[in-house]
Amino acid sequence: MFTERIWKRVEPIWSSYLEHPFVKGLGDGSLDEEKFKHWLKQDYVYLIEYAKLMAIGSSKARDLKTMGMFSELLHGTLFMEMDLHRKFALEFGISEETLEATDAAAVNTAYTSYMLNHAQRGGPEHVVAALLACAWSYNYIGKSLAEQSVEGNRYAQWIEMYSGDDFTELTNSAIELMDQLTAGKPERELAELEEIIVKTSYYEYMFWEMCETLEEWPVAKG
Ligand SMILES: Cc1ncc(C[n+]2csc(CCO)c2C)c(N)n1
Repeated sequence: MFTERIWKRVEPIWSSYLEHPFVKGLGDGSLDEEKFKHWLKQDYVYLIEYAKLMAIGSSKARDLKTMGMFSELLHGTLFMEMDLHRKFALEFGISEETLEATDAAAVNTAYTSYMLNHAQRGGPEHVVAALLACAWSYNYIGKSLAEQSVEGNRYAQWIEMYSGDDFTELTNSAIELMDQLTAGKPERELAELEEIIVKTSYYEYMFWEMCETLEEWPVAKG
């Protein structure tokens, strides 16, 4: 199956996330609050663009079942995942308006533009390829951090959310959809989809790095 081949390709990239200081800090609770707040705000506007990706997927679906799967992923993002961000924001004294008005940083803009470009140019399989690494790699990180859970970790809810059953189910439906949409496709097309999944995996690393370094744009704010 296509995703088995993908797993072999991305596993070394994703395991490097577990060594990243931001992810390690989430795992043991030592992550600096400012860095987490940077992630929270940047990720909120990332998810708004990501949700559009699934709306595009729904419009490109060739049957009702696929349309429904995109719609479930869209709903999960807007009302499950983004609820976690809204809850954390409340705890950290950030209003919903501030969250939504966040100016996307350079890496964030590059990442969402890359995904939306492939989604718009390709078919539903390109849309799933663009969103797969995001959903699957967070579930992978969540599960790994949950195994080494630390008492009193202030980011415990983060780990619970991304390792939990609801997210695991959403991730599995994205994996299943990828396999359904690639069944019988020629190697040339599979290689193209693989490239999108590898590039988005690199972008995921860059997103962690952006949060660790509090990076926005490489010029002073005017
Ligand atoms: C940069 C970045 N990458 C991945 C995710 C995780 N994620 C995005 S959508 C989705 C599934 C449906 O909500 C998951 C798990 C994130 N939050 N931010």
